[in-house]
Amino acid sequence: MTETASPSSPIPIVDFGKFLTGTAEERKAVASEIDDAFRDVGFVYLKNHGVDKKRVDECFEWSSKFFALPTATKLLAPHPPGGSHHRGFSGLGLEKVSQHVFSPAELAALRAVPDVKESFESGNPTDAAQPNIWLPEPALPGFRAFMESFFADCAGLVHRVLDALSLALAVPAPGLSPTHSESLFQLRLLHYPALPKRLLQEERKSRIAAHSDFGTLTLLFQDAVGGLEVQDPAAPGTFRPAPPVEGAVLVNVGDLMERWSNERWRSTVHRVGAPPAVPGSGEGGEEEMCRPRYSIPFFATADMETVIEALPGCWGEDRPKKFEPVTAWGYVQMRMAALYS
Ligand SMILES: O=C(O)CCC(=O)C(=O)O
Ligand SMILES: [Fe+2]
Repeated sequence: MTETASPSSPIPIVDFGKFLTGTAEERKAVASEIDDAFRDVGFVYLKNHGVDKKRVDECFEWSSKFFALPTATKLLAPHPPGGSHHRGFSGLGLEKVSQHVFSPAELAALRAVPDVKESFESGNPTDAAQPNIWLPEPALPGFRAFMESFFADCAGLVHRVLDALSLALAVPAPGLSPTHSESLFQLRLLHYPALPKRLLQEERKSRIAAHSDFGTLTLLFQDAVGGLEVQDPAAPGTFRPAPPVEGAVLVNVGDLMERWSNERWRSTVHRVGAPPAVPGSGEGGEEEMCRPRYSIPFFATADMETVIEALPGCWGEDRPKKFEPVTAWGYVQMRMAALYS
């Protein structure tokens, strides 16, 4: 039987170690488990994924050090206005993710329920289109060097997951990895501060509103707090918990990959709401607070010029191509423009 994170979670847990170091047969089996998970829910937990636990823990430590800095210091690395240069620090309530909503009136209405989060984004140091925006080194010595090296760890994992997907679809060698050769990825540190649970439950505030990711794949490391929920593909509008699984990374399909796979794989809507109750809290008449939450998503997308057109194994006589070809960059730009308005 497939292992899942909890009885109410449909997301399988897969041992990626068997892909990284296993026999040809084991590699094939893992690839097919990921393929199944992406077809069913668009999410999979990978354990033994090869990114050292110590490095992940260290990234969370840097994240909490960064967000603990005074706002004025964090603003020394400000996210530029607009959605085309996605780097640096965004303060509370600045970004509001949207689910295919583009008109200014619709975006304004969405902002009425603010996301209570702050973020710091960095990308590939070699990405000239979106240069990184760092704090001056003395403000947090070592932060930049660590983030640059952790970026490389995560990028490596993305390429191995692409290898597994290539095997699942029988994409001829060298597979999908070269379509992401520039690693135009985005490492995001997220901090959701403590807030009264009531505000989340009454939907006057959100942590991150329901959305799908834009790119090809997302890796997500989360702390022990919980609150992430994934829409049940069999019951739209119903969200199921995607709790943290010790040592595992959550991997999900983004919109671009859904399109590329001719909808074989799902880009599933997810959100972050109130974490599950901690026994013993919220008693004695005091306002129940949600604990602060930290998470580290890593967003992958294909090289700008990669043409996104139904992948091998995803179309045929009984499954016609559903979408026009589009370049990866053209598609992502369109989606990013709706983020900051
Ligand atoms: O914080 C989380 O767990 C989810 C973050 C997320 O979905 C995103 O940043 O796209
Ligand atoms: Fe997301």
